[in-house]
Amino acid sequence: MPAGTGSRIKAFSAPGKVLLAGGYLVLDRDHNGLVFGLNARVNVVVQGLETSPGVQLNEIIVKSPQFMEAEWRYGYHLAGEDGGIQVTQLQVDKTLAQNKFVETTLSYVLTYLNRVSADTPSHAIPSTQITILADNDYYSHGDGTTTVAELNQNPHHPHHPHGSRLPHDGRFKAFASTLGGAHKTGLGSSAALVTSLVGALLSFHLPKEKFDISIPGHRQILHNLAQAAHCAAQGKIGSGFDVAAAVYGSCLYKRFSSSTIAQIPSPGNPGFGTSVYDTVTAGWDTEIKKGEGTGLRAGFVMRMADVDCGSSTVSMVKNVMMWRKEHPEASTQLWVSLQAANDILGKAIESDLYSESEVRAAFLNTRALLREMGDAAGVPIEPQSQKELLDAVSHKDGVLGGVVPGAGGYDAIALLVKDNEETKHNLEAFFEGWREDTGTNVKLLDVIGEVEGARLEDKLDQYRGWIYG
Ligand SMILES: Nc1ncnc2c1ncn2[C@@H]1O[C@H](COP(=O)(O)OP(=O)(O)OP(=O)(O)O)[C@@H](O)[C@H]1O
Ligand SMILES: C[C@@](O)(CCOP(=O)(O)O)CC(=O)O
Repeated sequence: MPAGTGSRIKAFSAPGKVLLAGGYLVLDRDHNGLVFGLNARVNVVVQGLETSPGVQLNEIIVKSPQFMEAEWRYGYHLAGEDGGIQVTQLQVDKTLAQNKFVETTLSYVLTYLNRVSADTPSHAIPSTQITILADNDYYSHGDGTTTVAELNQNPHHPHHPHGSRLPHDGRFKAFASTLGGAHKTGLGSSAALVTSLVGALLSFHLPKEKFDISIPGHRQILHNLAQAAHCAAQGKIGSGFDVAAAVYGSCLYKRFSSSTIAQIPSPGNPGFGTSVYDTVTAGWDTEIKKGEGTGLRAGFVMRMADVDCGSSTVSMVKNVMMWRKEHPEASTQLWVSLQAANDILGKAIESDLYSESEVRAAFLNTRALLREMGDAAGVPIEPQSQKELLDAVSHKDGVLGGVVPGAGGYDAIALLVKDNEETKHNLEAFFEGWREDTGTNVKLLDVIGEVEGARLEDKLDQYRGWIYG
């Protein structure tokens, strides 16, 4: 592992997700999910942390400068009994918020790095400073958005990173709230963050022979590490479609068996070191299909509208799964029908061989079966208000149809629309009218579907003003 110097820098990014078809079904390996990556990315920039000569400092400083009070400091050391690299937050203040996703990911990645360079003692993993920058659509922008111009007028603003001037291009917005207080839009910020943090750290600490994202086997390591760390931070094993989208971009996803990662001890506990390394380097039964069957017909784009309301995915999943267990025959029949409808929808939105009216019919078919599942399980998967919104917007010029993606509920909707400014303006006007008529706070997001997954970023200029000087 090369010694760290303050001048080294690596940046990595990973996209958000929208599960267009396969919500709930994708939890089961007999089915799959059609997930699209989004052009909203979480970027992570890792820089060397210069230490005075002779000072043995194991420290990682992480900041998320778009939010208030979002800086976390960690120490790390090699734990006994093969416990891997244990990461501990350096408490400067008892009220300091934790960031479970960052902390857990650091333990997993440093433990993996320590194994990859087995002959290097732990203190040789050099200290780093890390900046997280998320594209704006991950969070709803209410009155809480501070403009860059306001920040530049007031370099002493609590929010202003280092009192330096911020770039004016508006790529990244600053929020006048803490991360916990920000309202998420449900685009998978934690999966994109974990994936991008893993990728940035591997790129920073390993030579290209050992980690190169253009090599499929190395992308698989990124996937496995990110899935394992994300599940550990979440405290549960979901289907992992969000991490798959962050790593691979748009794909047809069949999940890994839960047993793949179920036995990993907690960071620092005996056996964690070997378990992480063996699990991450093993062959997983995840199936990722990219290319044909995961694209969009020419001239169309996936758009999202945020409904700024929110649903509890956890309790919705719990109730659907309970119903599935209690009604195995009826639910299996419905899941098989829904999978068939989703397969047709995937083909119809991609191929010109399907007419526009066939695409509309495919959307309606998937939606009807989703409602049937919701009614049977007593879960508002496509609630009445979302049904009315989807029905109305689907009749607008340039719109071929839409769904409640993922778990559904009162979150965002996803739409297949013509890729032109006129359609975008018409949609904005339609949602404005809908807000006035119904009081629903629905808003078109800027984000669109994007095929590409995680990538190394070489244009460091895009982070100017935000990263450590
Ligand atoms: N910009 C950021 N900077 C630092 N940490 C972040 C950032 N965005 C997200 N996180 C981490 O991810 C957590 C949010 O994860 P959570 O799974 O609740 O949301 P999500 O992944 O956006 O949800 P969904 O799957 O519904 O889209 C935060 O509490 C924080 O730990
Ligand atoms: C219901 C489920 O299949 C999808 C949840 O998707 P979302 O968080 O609503 O985007 C759960 C999962 O796959 O982990």
